[in-house]
Amino acid sequence: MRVILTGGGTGGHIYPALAIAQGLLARDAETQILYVGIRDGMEARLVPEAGLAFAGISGKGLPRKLSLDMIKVLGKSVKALWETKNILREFHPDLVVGTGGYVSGPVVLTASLFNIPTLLHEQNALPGITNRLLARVVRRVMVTFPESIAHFGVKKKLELVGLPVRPEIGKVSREIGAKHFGLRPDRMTLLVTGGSRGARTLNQAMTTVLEYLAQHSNIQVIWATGKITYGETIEEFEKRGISWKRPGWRILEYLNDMPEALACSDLYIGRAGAASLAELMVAGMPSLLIPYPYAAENHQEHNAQALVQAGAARIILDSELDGGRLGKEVNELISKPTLLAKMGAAARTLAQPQALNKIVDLCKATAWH
Ligand SMILES: CC(=O)N[C@H]1[C@@H](OP(=O)(O)OP(=O)(O)OC[C@H]2O[C@@H](n3ccc(=O)[nH]c3=O)[C@H](O)[C@@H]2O)O[C@H](CO)[C@@H](O)[C@@H]1O
Repeated sequence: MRVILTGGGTGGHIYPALAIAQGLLARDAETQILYVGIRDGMEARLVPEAGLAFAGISGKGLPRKLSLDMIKVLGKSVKALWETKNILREFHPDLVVGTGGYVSGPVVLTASLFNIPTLLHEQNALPGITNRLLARVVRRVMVTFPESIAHFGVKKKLELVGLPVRPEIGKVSREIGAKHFGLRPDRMTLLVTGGSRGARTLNQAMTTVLEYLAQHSNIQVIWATGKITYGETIEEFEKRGISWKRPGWRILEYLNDMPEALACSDLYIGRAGAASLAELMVAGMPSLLIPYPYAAENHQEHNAQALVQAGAARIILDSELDGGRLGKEVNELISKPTLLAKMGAAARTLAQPQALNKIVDLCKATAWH
C-alpha cells in the first residue's frame, strides 16, 4: 500500500500523522509512506527525524484580516496545488490521509479531484477550518470526540476513532526515561511544556516557581520552553541570579523525546492541546493544565475539562496564572503522592488505546490496494 500523510503547522497535527505512519508500518512493513508538508514548517524537521520520506510544498496559512499578504498567500496556494499534482503523479498513492493544518488543504483537495481515496483525522472537539472545508470532498472523516459530529455537515462519513498517540508512549519504564535525561528515577520530577510552540505566560510563572523550589526542595524538572521563548526564559533566570544548568533541571527549547519524558515524570504542567492530553491519558499522568485562551472557541479549556471532571487534572486559567498561583498548586500536588497516583489512574481510564488500530483498519478498508 502506498500512503501519503499530510498535516502540519503545529505538533498537534504532526504527531497524530506520525503515529498513523508507525501504525501502518507495524501492520505491514512493506507500506510505502510519503509525508507531504510545508517546506519550512515544523513538519520539515520532525518528519525526517522520525525516519520518514518527506516532500515539501509551498504554503502559508491565510491571514485572518484582508491585506496585501493575502495575494502572496493565494499565489503560494496555487503553487502548492501544482506541486501536489506532481507529487501525486510521481508517487501514485493508494490513499491520502490528512490530519489538519494548512498543508492538508491543497494535498487532500487535489487527491480528491484525482479520485484518490482520502481520509481526514480531526483531533479537536471543534474541527479546524481546513478539515471542515475538506470534509465535503473526502471519503471518510475520523473524529476524536463525539461532539465533533455536530460540527461537520457530513454525518454519514464520520467515524469515531479517538486520537492516535505515538506507540512508545506509556511503554517506556521510569528508569529508562530518567536515564535518558540523566536524571534520578527516585526523585519527584515535573514535566513542563507549553504545547509544541511554547507558552510565554507559563514560562514566566514557572521561572518564579523554580526559583522557590530550588531553595526548598530537590525536585527535578524537564521543561520545554518553546523555541521562540527559550532565550528570554534563560535571560530571566540569569537576571534573577539563578543557575539554570543544575544536575536535576533540563531546560530545553523542545523535547524530541516525549515518551521518555512522560515515563520519568510525576506531574505534567502545561497547555491543553488535544494531542498532549491524549498522551497524558495513555501515560496515566496527573496534570495541572493552563488552557491556551486564544484557541478557537476556547477549545483547549473544553479539552481540559474532560480530565478535570474525571479527577485527573487541575486547571488554572491563563488570566489567573502567575508564579504565586502556580506555585501554590504545584506545592500542594507534589506534597500529596497518593493524590497524584489517584489522578494518574483517573487519566488512564480516559485513554483510547484502540484509536491507532481503528485508524489503520480504516486506512486498509479505504485504500485502493
Ligand atoms: C495554540 C493552538 O491552537 N494549539 C493547538 C495545537 O496545539 P499543539 O501543537 O501545541 O498541540 P498539542 O498539545 O495537541 O500537541 C503537541 C504535540 O507536540 C508534542 N511536543 C510538544 C512539545 C515538545 O517540546 N515536544 C513534543 O514532542 C506533544 O507531545 C504533542 O504530541 O494543536 C492541537 C491539536 O490540533 C490543538 O488542540 C491546540 O489547541
